[in-house]
Amino acid sequence: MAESYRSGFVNIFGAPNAGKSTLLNLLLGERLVIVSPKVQTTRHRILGILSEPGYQVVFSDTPGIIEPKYKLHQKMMLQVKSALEDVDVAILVHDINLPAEELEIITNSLKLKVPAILLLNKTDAMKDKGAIDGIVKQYKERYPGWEVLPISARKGKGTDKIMPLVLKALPEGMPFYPDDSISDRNERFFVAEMIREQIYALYEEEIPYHTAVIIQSFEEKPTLNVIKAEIIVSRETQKIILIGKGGSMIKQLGINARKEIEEFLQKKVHLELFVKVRPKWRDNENYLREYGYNG
Ligand SMILES: Nc1nc2c(ncn2[C@@H]2O[C@H](COP(=O)(O)OP(=O)(O)OP(=O)(O)O)[C@@H](O)[C@H]2O)c(=O)[nH]1
Repeated sequence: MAESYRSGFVNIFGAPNAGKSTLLNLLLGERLVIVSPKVQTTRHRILGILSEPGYQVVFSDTPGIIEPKYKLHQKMMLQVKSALEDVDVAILVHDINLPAEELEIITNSLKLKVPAILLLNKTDAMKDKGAIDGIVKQYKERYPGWEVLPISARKGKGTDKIMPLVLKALPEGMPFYPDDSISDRNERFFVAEMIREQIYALYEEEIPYHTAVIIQSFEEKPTLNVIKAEIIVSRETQKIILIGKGGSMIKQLGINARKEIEEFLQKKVHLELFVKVRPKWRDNENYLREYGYNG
């Protein structure tokens, strides 16, 4: 007899830098979520959908769990909370090299009521691999009823055990989305994320943190796409840094971002970047809404 179809929502939680985006990319097999060595890159609640014969899993990657300092941060926390309300399974990602107390801060604030899978990530970075089993046992005692798996999202180690656990916890049901949709966000969104990812790669800490990207126009022509994007910063000095001497930095940014976008869209791209100064955009409700940070 054929197994019944399963579908549901899975949210991935964890401290900034725990490896949530890396994991999601691995599970989806598509490079959809921004990955950066710097913290707090994932501001958006991104849905990725895994459709396989027999099941559909809708994943969301939530923003890093942090103290709300600016309005932007408050919105991120709201997204974390709302993500919990419609979830079937929670995946918690924790760096196995960090103390258990750091995970506790998160689990205390989440108050999970759904099945949880705890992934102890970055086993590849451990000095003493022999300690893994003992650590897993400790976490199992700390969180009775939870599944605990040691993994390396970066190396794809232990990760094949994740989906069977997820599926076990998913309810029976019909697919939520058509089979071919990889995400409910449109291409513009991913293009903006790719530009932002390249800003992270190219500039020092402070700059990416103060930056938002919006796509002004996205024109599809037969042989290429013409994309115009605005990079929003809060101060004139940031604009100067972004542009660089004689425009050298923004030129490099444009080249790097274009390469990524062309690979994603599988099409030639003409990319134009404009830098705009909008003082205090991070504290302004209207701007936040305009840039897609919906509370
Ligand atoms: N050594 C090692 N590094 C990893 C592993 N998984 C992720 N990383 C690295 O950890 C850093 C953070 O990874 P992300 O996937 O961006 O983490 P995140 O949890 O999504 O971070 P935020 O977006 O800030 O919430 C990146 O430099 C990754 O390459 C792993 O299994 N082993």
